[in-house]
Amino acid sequence: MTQDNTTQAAADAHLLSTVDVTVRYDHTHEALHPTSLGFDAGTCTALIGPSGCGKSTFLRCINLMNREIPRCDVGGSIYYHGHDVNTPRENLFELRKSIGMVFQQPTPFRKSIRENILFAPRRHGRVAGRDEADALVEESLRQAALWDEVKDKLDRSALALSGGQQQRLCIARTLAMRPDVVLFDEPCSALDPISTFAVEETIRQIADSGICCVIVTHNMEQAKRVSDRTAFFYMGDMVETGATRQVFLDPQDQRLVDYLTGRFG
Ligand SMILES: Nc1ncnc2c1ncn2[C@@H]1O[C@H](COP(=O)(O)OP(=O)(O)OP(=O)(O)O)[C@@H](O)[C@H]1O
Repeated sequence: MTQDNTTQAAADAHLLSTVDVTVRYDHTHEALHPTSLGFDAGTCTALIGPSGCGKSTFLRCINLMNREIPRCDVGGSIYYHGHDVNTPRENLFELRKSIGMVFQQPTPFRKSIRENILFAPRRHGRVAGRDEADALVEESLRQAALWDEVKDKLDRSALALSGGQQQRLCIARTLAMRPDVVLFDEPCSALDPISTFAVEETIRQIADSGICCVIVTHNMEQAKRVSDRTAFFYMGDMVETGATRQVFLDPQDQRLVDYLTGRFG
């Protein structure tokens, strides 16, 4: 299978989709060639490919983060709930309430565990009183599979947690905004195998709860474990996409075959 032949009509069929999205850095270097992909609620899509192929560049299009990079141009359309958000009118503050992002390095605030969770919801006026705040803290930490480990130390510093726990706290913090899309940019690359396993389980549960997850990963086994769909990028092209099982068991494009068999990467 090659690039999705996504039209405006098909774009409307997905919670989120990109149609011919391109990215140019420094107004010249096209790091991402026209890319069309659709993403649905309750699924996890893995973006794979060798270093520098454009995975993170593509991921950052979805929540318009590339806009913050000077001299970076994003072309094409990014449909979210049926309307194109790749326009200068789009309100980034509003968009990022519902499209959350988790980064490679855990980035907890220098605050208590509780305050990490409540920071964004308070800023957006979403927590009224103490009971509501307590419920949101518990719900978010449970969703990120961290509640049992931290329930007795919610007022302690988040920085005292292990790296894996910090990453799950960052996931909980994202979930506290009740997003319908969560983007993960190599979320386990700074973690040991046990923490990686915990974060992978968490991502799978988040997708199963109905949220649309998109994950950039270098780890093929991780892509197989967490994702329903996979898209393979190579030198700025989205070369092949499909059900994860199909992509790994029956790759069509020779570049993907070479990547999966370790000929480059
Ligand atoms: N802020 C930037 N300014 C200029 N060029 C950039 C910038 N970010 C990425 N690039 C370039 O765009 C291309 C794609 O990079 P990107 O980080 O998206 O790839 P990637 O597949 O995520 O790589 P990796 O797996 O190593 O993180 C590379 O050539 C990279 O050097």
